[in-house]
Amino acid sequence: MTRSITVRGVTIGEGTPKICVPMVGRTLTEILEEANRLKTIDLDVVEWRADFFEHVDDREKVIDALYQIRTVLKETPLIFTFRSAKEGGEKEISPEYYLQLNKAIIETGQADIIDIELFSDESLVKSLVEWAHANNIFVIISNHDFEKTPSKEEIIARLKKAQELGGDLPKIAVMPQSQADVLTLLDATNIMYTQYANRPIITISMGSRGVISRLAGGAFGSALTFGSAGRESAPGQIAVSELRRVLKLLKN
Ligand SMILES: O=C1C[C@@](O)(C(=O)O)C[C@@H](O)[C@@H]1O
Repeated sequence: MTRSITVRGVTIGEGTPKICVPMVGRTLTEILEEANRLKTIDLDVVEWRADFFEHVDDREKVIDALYQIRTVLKETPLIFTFRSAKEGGEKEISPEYYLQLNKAIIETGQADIIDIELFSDESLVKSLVEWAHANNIFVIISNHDFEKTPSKEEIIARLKKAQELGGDLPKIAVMPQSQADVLTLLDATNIMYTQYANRPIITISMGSRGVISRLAGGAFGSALTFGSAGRESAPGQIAVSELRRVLKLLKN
């Protein structure tokens, strides 16, 4: 049973959790500046949050930007994410365009991983997973709740569903309303990791209450943590340099 995936030499799911930094620029100039800055930072993976891009509605402009990002980032593993407004993103697009855009991104081969939302239409998720795998691209199947933390059973059920649908990296990010909610997320992570997962998983408890999950989630089975290098893409993200220091101390 392999629990790890290797992307451009970075093995996710083995050793210390990997650090991912999102790019959230609105204009191409801002995005390329960010990409250049990220090259100087001690990170493992970059996520392009394309929903922040002002021209995300124009597929050709997105593809053009992606090629330029890849040129700057060279061999750094890159996740392409269009996060919908209903899951905490910047914009809403039609399911047709979501499918088209992700398919086109897969075909470029410039992103290593795409993030697909679990609560999209199931046939859409399946067809994107199939398409990505046919093109040797990994898939994160993600779910976000910016309001609350679902029950432990529900968190596990969503992660299992993401795994069943063929996601290489099942992921969930939820908002705690109490410290007990943070424990719920960590407990669900540990149960999923030890009992059901046959691949790396990513779990996050957001906001200031959940920061401990970004630092110590690896001890419970989360393989990747999101840090910021300037502007956050979600509440609770902390600076990469501090994140790295703590991950080294925790050795999880
Ligand atoms: O899903 C996630 C996780 C995240 O929401 C976080 O809480 O760090 C940040 C997003 O950019 C990313 O797509």
